Amino acid sequence: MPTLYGNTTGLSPNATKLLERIYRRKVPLNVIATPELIKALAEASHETGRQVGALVHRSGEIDYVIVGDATRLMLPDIGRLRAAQGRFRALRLVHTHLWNEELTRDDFVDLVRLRLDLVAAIQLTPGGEPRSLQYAYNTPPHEKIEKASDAESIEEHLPYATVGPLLLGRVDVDFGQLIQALEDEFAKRSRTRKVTAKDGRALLVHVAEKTKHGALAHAEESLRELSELADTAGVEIADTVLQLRERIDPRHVMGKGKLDEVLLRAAELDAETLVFDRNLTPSQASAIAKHTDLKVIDRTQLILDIFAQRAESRDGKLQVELAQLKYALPRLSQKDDSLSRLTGGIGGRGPGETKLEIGRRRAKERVSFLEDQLKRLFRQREVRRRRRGRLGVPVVSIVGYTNAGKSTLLNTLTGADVLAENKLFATLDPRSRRLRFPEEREIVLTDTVGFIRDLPPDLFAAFRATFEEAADADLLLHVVDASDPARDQHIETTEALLTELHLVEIPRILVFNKIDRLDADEARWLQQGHPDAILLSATERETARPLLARIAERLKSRWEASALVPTYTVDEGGADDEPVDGEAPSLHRTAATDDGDGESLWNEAQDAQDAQGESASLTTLAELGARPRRSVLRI
Ligand SMILES: Nc1nc2c(ncn2[C@@H]2O[C@H](COP(=O)(O)OP(=O)(O)OP(=O)(O)O)[C@@H](O)[C@H]2O)c(=O)[nH]1
Ligand SMILES: [Mg+2]
Repeated sequence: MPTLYGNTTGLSPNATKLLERIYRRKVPLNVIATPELIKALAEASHETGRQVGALVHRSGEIDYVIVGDATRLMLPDIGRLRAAQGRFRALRLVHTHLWNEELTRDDFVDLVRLRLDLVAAIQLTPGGEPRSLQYAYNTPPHEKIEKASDAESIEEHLPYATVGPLLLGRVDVDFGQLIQALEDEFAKRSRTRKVTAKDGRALLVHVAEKTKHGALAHAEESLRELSELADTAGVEIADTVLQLRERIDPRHVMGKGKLDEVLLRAAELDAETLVFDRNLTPSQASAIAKHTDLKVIDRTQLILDIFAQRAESRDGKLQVELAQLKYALPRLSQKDDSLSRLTGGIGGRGPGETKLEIGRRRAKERVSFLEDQLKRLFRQREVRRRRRGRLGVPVVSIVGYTNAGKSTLLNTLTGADVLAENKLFATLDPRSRRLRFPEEREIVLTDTVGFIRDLPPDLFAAFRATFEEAADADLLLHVVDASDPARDQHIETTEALLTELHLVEIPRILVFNKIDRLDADEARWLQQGHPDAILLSATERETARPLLARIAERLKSRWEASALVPTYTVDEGGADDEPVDGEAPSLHRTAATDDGDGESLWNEAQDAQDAQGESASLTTLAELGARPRRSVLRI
């Protein structure tokens, strides 16, 4: 018995017989459909009052006969394996339209999503006779990609071409030749296409509720940040899509209709990935992947991916793997072949890559192993910090939103060459440098990981660890990119995270950076609004003088307190995860006398720095504690 697919309930025996007989038809490659097949589909449609379709294989066989309702046909799951690059599915859909309708959007979506060879609709007369035929086929993506942020542009270029409706006697296309020419064209395009990202291009999607005040401005700002994140992760951005709707759809986030548009747009631009500017539940991600046959990534995954690419220290790598596993675990339980599309991040990079495929039980074991390891490392660091004592060299930590210019400031102040670049999360394994002030006073200046809004909770745990050092800081420099339109939100986010990290109690100086990008009036306004803040340009050394003076002022009593301890020795045991240069280091310190002179501060600080010579090599804060010092102050 041949199987009938779709809406087969309540079919009369006669209808069933007519439908089953359709399987007997054979269709040669040079036509879309034979008159016999068209007639058989029309008869069955008339008998059932439903749309009837056949998926015809290029071999000539009918692979599936499908029954719909009066207005649409739901195709069976014909296997979601993507056709090979540049090739179609080798199946064409020929189906009836009862009321003379032309091809619908559902038809186009099926064509594109399933990469069918072609979709044809047969318009029937009221008496059930076949009258005309209209068909559509996939066309290769446009070469030129234009960036459009408004959703309106979506329908400008369609990823398919439509012919007809033509009266039945007038259809004279050679199907075999048409499909051959199209496949050649697709193959040619994919060969010449520049391959940049492993996952090809991505569409960035932002969906938000209309009702929220300022939703549009927020959406645009958020998409801008997402584009920067995507860029940092090495994702090639094909386009951005923004939709404001009454309510977030619990299943697909956006409406099905909009999702269909997005899928057509993705086909048009040859994008294979959707990056959502929000965090998706495992079932949302899986429903969207299933509906679109595209790889689906959310904001968390994007950030995780960046972290996976950038973490260098052992601790950092363990943290990222843990966060990746915790993210993947609830998704591993989804019994769905779209799973591979949901885990593994961009191209499945990162330390967790192979481990993400190991299944739930192993993943859980790995999570507890990683947690143990991290706890051990944490205890080691804690011991080390305690040994270092409260009265060592004062520590000043630079904190702030990602890309604010923290590393640039560290470099400028200390002459270090920490990587600073126009990418989010350029710094993941923060570095520390010593900075000398007049009167043999000095500080340890530490860089930190940048903050970002809506940090995924599991990543926050990873973050927390990188801020353990900052927890011991005597002073925080909160660096803000003054030229960023979202500057106020960045300050807010940073302050909220400082609270969560229990760092708000530490005295801090607000530093507005990149003032070279502001005009004089803007700078004056900014200073008026924040009288205690320091405005500077981390790229211009001279502008940092007032900051140095302020640091010296704030640390004065702290230096004096440590100076009361005439000789202070740090004795560090070697930790197994850090290099130890043999002997235990000791740190001598001496009582200082009078106060510094603000004006000469900068030059003296620089001279002292230059005189240190060898200490110019980069060291992490942990290493500073564990290595013999060459920049030791002696009497
Ligand atoms: N115009 C201008 N650009 C700056 C200034 N300071 C930093 N930048 C640029 O801002 C970008 C980010 O600087 P980074 O120092 O990497 O920023 P960060 O805060 O360390 O960033 P993450 O480590 O990613 O959190 C780089 O392209 C810098 O060159 C400045 O004063 N003026
Ligand atoms: Mg940095």
